[in-house]
This record gives sequence, C-alpha cells and structure tokens, in this order.
Amino acid sequence: MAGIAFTKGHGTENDFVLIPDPEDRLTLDEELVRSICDRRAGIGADGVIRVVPASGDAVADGARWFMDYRNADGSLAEMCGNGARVFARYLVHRGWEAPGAFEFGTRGGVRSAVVPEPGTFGEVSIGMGPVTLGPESWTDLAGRHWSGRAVDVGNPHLACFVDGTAGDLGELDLTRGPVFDPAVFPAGVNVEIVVPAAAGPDGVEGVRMRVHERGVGETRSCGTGTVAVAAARLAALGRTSGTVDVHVPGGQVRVDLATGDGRVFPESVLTGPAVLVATGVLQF
Ligand SMILES: N[C@@H](CCC[C@H](N)C(=O)O)C(=O)O
Repeated sequence: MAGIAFTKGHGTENDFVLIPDPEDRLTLDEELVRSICDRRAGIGADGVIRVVPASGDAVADGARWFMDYRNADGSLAEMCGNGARVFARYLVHRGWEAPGAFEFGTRGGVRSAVVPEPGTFGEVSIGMGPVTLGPESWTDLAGRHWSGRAVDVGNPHLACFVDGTAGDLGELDLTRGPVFDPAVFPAGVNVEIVVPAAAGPDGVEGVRMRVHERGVGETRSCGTGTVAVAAARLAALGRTSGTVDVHVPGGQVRVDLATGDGRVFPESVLTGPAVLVATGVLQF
C-alpha cells in the first residue's frame, strides 16, 4: 500500500496515527497497523484511528463519523478516550464537523464531543457513556500481586488502588504485561495502578496512575482508564457522583461522573488536551 495521508496527534501523550478515509476504501490489517505504530521502523504510536463515515444505527443516533480504533498490536478495542478527543479535534480541524457539540460512532456505541474553535488550544470533552463497576479482582504485575476493582467503560479495566507516593508509582517496572483472572476478563484487560494525589485548588479529588494497556503495553495515559479509576475512587468513598482529577505520566485530565446507584454511573465526561502534531504521507 502506498501514499496514505495521515495526521499524528496525542492526548496527554497517548499518541495516535489518524488516517482519513472519507470514502471508506482502506483495509487496515493487523500487520499494517503494527508497522505504522512501530516506533523505530514506522511513524510510532499507541494506536491507529481510521476516520470513516458512520453507518447503520450510529447514523440514526446522530453520528456522521466513526472512530475505527486499533491498538498498536493491531487488535480492535471498543473505545479509546484519549483517541476520541484527538479524533474529535481532527474532525473540526478538517471542517468535517463544526466546533461545539456533535456525536460520533465507536465500537462501544455513539459518543458525544464538545470541541472548541479550530486554532485554539482549549480542551476537548467527550461524553464517555455509562461506567459500570464490577467485582473485586487481582493482577500480577511489576513483580507484585495487586487487588483491584473491575470497571467497564465500554472496554475492560482493573483499577488497583494502593497507599503510596508518586515516587513509588514511578519505580514500577511495567514493561511486562499483567497476569489476570480470565474468568473476570475473558477478552483481556487494561490495568491501572493508582495512588492518592492532592486535591486541586478547587477542592476536586485527585489521583495519580500508571497504566498497562491491553494491546499496547505501558502508555503515558489512557482516557478510558482515567474514567475507570475515577469511578472506582468515588465508589470507594461511598459517593454516587462527582469529579476527579486524574494525573498520568503524560499530563492531567478531569472526569465528571453523573449520579448513579453506587454500581453504575449512567454518564461520564472526560475533559483534557487533544493535540494535532503533524501531517504526512505513509509510504508502506
Ligand atoms: N488508550 C485508550 C484505550 C485504548 C484501548 C485499550 N488499549 C483496550 O484495548 O481496551 C484510551 O485512551 O482510552
């Protein structure tokens, strides 16, 4: 395949190669995705997002575009929160959506975006849909055994809270993937290790996390992971709604969770930066 236009972007340093495909002509196989994401022999990214017109039920639900997201290893995922912000920013940058609020399709269902005017550096918000807390579970990661809470944000997460400092978190070796309970996570899992962080000047709850992503490895941020961690944190505090600032190695995002029943938060909003870095042409 030759001459495929792309844009590189990131959200809190979780980085993506966006491939516009407005006529829905391209087939992205696993090998091509892996080649694109290769940090030495390719462009380098945590994932690839094909930008393609929405179809079927998503159109009926108001979506004009579909986020065809793939992990760096070529696997499909239901949802990508940081990717969604970058995708939404890109649609406005191209003039394919007007600034403001719009809907778009994902494998996890239709999601909403609010994007500022092009050329501004304001943050992007994504309506991330419902968040459902699951059972307690465990993982073996970085040479330790961790307990955590399963959380479904459209994709699967295990949020593991520990007493520790940013320094303790920084010392973990996340180069190897987690061992986990396949009965709880039959399709694999994204694992977050979380420590407390100081509340912000506005009094908002803070946490700090690192993540090992399914299909990628350690990344500098995971948007769905930040939503999972915020939901698990509020639930552990006995709260049924609230706002959490989540610090990740690549920056900071804010998560707002609407009032639920203690197990399901019916709606969540992820707000953070979304940056378009470069455009070019793939020569694979
Ligand atoms: N980085 C993403 C999550 C991407 C998908 C994940 N690796 C999975 O397989 O579920 C995010 O920002 O949410």
